[in-house]
Amino acid sequence: MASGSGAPGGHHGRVTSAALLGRDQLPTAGRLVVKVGSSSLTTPDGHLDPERLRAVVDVLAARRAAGTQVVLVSSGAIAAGIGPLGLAARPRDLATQQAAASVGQGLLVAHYTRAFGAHGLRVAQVLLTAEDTWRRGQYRNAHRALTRLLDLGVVPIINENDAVATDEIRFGDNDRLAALVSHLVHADALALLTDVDALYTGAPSRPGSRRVAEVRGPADVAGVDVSARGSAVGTGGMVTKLDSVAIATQSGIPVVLTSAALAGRALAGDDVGTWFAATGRRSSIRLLWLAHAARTHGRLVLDDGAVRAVLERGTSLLPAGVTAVEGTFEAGDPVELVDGAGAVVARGLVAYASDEVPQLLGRSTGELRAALGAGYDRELVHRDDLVLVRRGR
Ligand SMILES: Nc1ncnc2c1ncn2[C@@H]1O[C@H](COP(=O)(O)OP(=O)(O)O)[C@@H](O)[C@H]1O
Ligand SMILES: N[C@@H](CCC(=O)OP(=O)(O)O)C(=O)O
Repeated sequence: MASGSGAPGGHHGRVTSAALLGRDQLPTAGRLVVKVGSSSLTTPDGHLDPERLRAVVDVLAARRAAGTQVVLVSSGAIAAGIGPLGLAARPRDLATQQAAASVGQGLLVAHYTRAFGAHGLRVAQVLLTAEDTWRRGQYRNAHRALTRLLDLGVVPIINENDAVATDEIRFGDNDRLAALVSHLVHADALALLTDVDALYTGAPSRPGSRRVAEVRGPADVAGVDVSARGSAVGTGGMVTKLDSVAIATQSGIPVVLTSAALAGRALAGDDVGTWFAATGRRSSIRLLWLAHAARTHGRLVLDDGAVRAVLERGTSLLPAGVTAVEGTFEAGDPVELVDGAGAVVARGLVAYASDEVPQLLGRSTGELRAALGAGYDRELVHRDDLVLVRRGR
């Protein structure tokens, strides 16, 4: 049996997302995703710190012993690769980051294997790209593998597959990946562990910044300043954490954000860190990704009638309403839909490659069918593949 500490592999006492968990119910969560950032796993000079890693593992093992299934999303591969490669600091270019991550990932997981093993727990390494969390075929595979691992009592340890993720498609940070993973495994809650104990009203080092204890919706963070850059070893700072929070909370998953040092208290439901209440119900992961995480590959310029149809009537975008196309993309890629002044109206997955689009522009579906054949009369962006950025009146 894979589970060694007597902690159940089954999903006992699971709180369904319909119950919309509150902070004090966090101890009853049946399935948690915990994301730990590089800044919580490193020494001041940016190298992996096995002591800090062990401290996080001790907290998670205690939760497992109490019957909670845990999925760990861990950064730190690049940090773990710096020393063995003889690099002075975290590399800036993509190729060296990928090399450092490839060297470091095995070492990182070796540390986790030892630390969880001391608690009788087995771990699995799962490397994902962003696409694995939302493209239907890959999503199903990842979902099946992860739920089987959890049923077997294993702690899956997820990181981005840095070696194959190119600049266009990679997250770089693991914050948004963790939110998509939470959706993928139907987690009851997500914990984001970083080097600050909470979200603050402004840069934590700035005098007068105050801890935000609870966020019930987007209005509660409207005045919060997250512009200060993150730690030297982390990626994305608070900006990508708030993106992650938006993805999770809008799909019914609450988030607690705190430091690794306060992880035990936060998971016990104490009033530490920042609690982000769930605001929505489980929804399409593809659309969440499109709205919050996707890097777009091009733009379609809409005429006024198409802007109104998309915004006010929620229709698909037809080639007849498009006046110009910019960028290079494949069919299925995310693009921006912009109005004549260049303001973004929506994001969508485009049904044609960029080199096919110019011949379609401004022409009705009837004309296109007659001129180019059946198949060319379909929508440019189907309404199921669209999220609005600017709301209709
Ligand atoms: N309003 C804010 N509240 C808290 N932290 C903030 C805020 N604005 C920026 N930050 C910075 O975000 C950093 C955490 O992000 P990051 O370094 O990317 O961590 P990680 O490696 O855990 O992902 C903190 O060190 C903090 O300085
Ligand atoms: N995936 C890479 C980069 C992840 C990263 O730095 O993210 P984070 O520390 O969560 O902002 C790694 O494991 O080093």
